[in-house]
Amino acid sequence: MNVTEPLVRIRGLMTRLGGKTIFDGVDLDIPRGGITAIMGPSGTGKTTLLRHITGQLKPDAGEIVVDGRNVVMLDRDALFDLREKIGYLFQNSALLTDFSVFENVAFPLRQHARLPEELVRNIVLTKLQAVGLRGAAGLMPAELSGGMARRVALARAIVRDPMLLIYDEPFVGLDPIALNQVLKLIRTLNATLGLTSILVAHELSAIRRVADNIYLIAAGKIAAHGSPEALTRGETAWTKQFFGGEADGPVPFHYPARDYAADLGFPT
Ligand SMILES: Nc1ncnc2c1ncn2[C@@H]1O[C@H](COP(=O)(O)OP(=O)(O)OP(=O)(O)O)[C@@H](O)[C@H]1O
Repeated sequence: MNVTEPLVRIRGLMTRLGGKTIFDGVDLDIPRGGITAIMGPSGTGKTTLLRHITGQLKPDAGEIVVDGRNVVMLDRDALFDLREKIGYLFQNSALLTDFSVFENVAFPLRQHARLPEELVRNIVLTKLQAVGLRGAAGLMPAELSGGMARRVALARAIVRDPMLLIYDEPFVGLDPIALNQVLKLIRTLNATLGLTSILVAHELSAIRRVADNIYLIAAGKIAAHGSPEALTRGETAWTKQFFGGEADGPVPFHYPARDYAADLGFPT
């Protein structure tokens, strides 16, 4: 494996869903060891892109290479192998409500292998320690704050030492303290565990603090790509609207509508 190759390399991605073009020739690289943010207006295809990378959805055309494997060509077993090496963190944390914090983190370990209980315990406690919640191992999800739940979900996402960690909207609903803790953890875990991270999120200020590079996807294409600093200084209509927070731009404020006067019944 060539470690200078990006972990994920996408070329010529074309996707149509429900009669709509989602990707119209997307090229994208996720460098190894980095944190790459995927941003873009709602409905632009960020989650769809993640589904392509994990092989849950095949594109109409294009190449998706993850760790040297062309995902589009993989059979079921090979896809299963690949997914084993990917950790996920979703916005709702998705903890199992009837299981303790310990059992939630242990769940992926128990699901995939029969490991000695002492080993499970050591791995789970190490991961909980990494997110600062070893002391909360015996709590139930209902006893956790939103920020703690997100950190437990993070411990669970890394419990099987993934090569790639995918965060889908990890900042939603967090108060500023919890947000800072999660941001710090994303950075620390990425560095200490030698991970590669992909982060889909809308919170520009948070992304600026954590991402090494950003892809802005809009209208089926890569509208901009670069470091957070470069993109927030962006000069294109997309970067100005997206990073400058302007209400109108390439994404119009008004949903397409009939002529206003005609709609109100005035003679035209
Ligand atoms: N299985 C499907 N069939 C038809 N259309 C779909 C399907 N999955 C997604 N879409 C459409 O594809 C588009 C992209 O959806 P996606 O969820 O990837 O957007 P997103 O950028 O993640 O949006 P958000 O920021 O709102 O989460 C949307 O218009 C969605 O309605």
